Amino acid sequence: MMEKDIQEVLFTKEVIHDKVKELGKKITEEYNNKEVVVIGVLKGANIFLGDLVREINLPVAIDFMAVSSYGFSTESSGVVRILKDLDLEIEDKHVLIIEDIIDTGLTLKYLTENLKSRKVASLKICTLLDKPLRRKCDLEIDYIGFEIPDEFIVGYGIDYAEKYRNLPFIATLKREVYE
Ligand SMILES: O=P(O)(O)OC[C@H]1O[C@H](OP(=O)(O)OP(=O)(O)O)[C@H](O)[C@@H]1O
Ligand code: HPA
Ligand SMILES: [Mg+2]
Repeated sequence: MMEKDIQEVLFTKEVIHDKVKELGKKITEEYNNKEVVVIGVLKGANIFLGDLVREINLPVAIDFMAVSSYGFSTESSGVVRILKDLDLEIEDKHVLIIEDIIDTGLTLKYLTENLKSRKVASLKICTLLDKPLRRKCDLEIDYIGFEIPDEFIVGYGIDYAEKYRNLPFIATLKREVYE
């Protein structure tokens, strides 16, 4: 069905699972029993966050922000819009942002500045995928699952025009699908 649109599988379900476990262990160790507010960036990070929090053995509160800059395109519009803000107060909290992918970095640049102004105790970033070749701004990322080349990818929460989020693997799309 959707498989016919796939160019190449970059990370299988099993490989993703192992990486999520490894990240969860590292986060658990480094936060050393501190309480953490985990903030998922909707919609893409939803699936990664769901799997990751089950590998984090800390007192965790979960909240979401919805922002969107890609819409129905493969290029960032550069304009980040907040579609949903946090429900929780995060002043004096240890905040960990969870992203599926960091590409130009514009989404997270905007979000980190926005969240820092709320006087958090600490702010860290965890992303499953990092596409450093496309970065348009400076960003310090604390936890990275995989580095990927400059290709448009889908699956495991990540969409093209709202499709493919439910693929259990991460893959590149055939060019004819988006060109
Ligand atoms: O580093 P950047 O170039 O800013 O790109 C990364 C962001 O783009 C995607 O979200 P998108 O805007 O497509 O919204 P979605 O999560 O609802 O798909 C992705 O989930 C990241 O949040
Ligand atoms: O490679 C990508 N695929 C889907 N959405 C994205 N948003 C930023 N980069 C990507
Ligand atoms: Mg998207």
